[in-house]
Amino acid sequence: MTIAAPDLTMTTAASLDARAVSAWFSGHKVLDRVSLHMPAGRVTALIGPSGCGKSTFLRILNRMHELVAGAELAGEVLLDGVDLYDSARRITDARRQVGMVFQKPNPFPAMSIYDNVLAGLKLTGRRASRQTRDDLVEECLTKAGLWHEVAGRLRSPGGALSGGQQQRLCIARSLAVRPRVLLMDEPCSALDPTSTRRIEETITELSAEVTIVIVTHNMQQAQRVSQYCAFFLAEQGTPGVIVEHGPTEAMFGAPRDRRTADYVHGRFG
Ligand SMILES: Nc1ncnc2c1ncn2[C@@H]1O[C@H](COP(=O)(O)OP(=O)(O)OP(=O)(O)O)[C@@H](O)[C@H]1O
Repeated sequence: MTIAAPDLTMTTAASLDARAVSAWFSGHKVLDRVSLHMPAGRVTALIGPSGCGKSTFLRILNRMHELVAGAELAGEVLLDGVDLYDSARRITDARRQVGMVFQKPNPFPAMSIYDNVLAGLKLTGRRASRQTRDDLVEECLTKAGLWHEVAGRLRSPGGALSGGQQQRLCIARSLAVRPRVLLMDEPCSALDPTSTRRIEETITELSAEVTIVIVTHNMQQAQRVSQYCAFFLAEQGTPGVIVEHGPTEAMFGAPRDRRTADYVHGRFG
């Protein structure tokens, strides 16, 4: 099997900086000059009502927005100070460094658990020994909090796992390419409370080595998992902006803007 050789030197969490990011779909502006610093090795939660541009912003952070027909963007995204959109940087490199986990778990259902973890590595086409692959699979499943549940059945299909296990398998798959940032778009919205707790524990454990940016509609979850928070809002047909951002404790305990207070206390959205 030809497979990418993982670089086993540990990568370090990187900061992300969005600078005056605007976005359009078919000429319709949905984000207006959004700037946000997402510190390395921390969890930043993006909150706000439906349709205010959180997912669009997240997709801009790993260059997925540009794949949508009719989508445009302006502004800059810096990964540890280096332009993610620099023409010299390959899009696959940007995606390797900034991984993504989606709302609905999307493992390859017929592929084994083992091969699912390694699926992303095939991108670079280098070879790795069997031992290296085994070690990487164990390491990533352990970090994703799934190893003990699947160690005895690594050859079973990924689709045979429960929804929560599938989501942790997707996290393990993302980790195998050693991302420096992990983006999570409502990763628990399709999961039951117990699975949600497991994913939240995983997020907390991972955050020291990979920067995490998570979109969530669950205010308790934002408070449990994040150290920083940004509140997005698109008022009356205007494009989405960040109304307020800062340490999560302050955003929930002493918001400066009345609209933030109304939202975090469940008065709208
Ligand atoms: N592929 C697309 N084509 C056209 N418009 C889009 C597309 N994706 C998103 N939009 C529009 O962009 C705006 C922002 O959508 P986005 O999904 O980023 O918001 P969101 O805050 O993540 O919403 P939610 O919380 O419901 O997921 C919305 O008005 C949406 O209709």
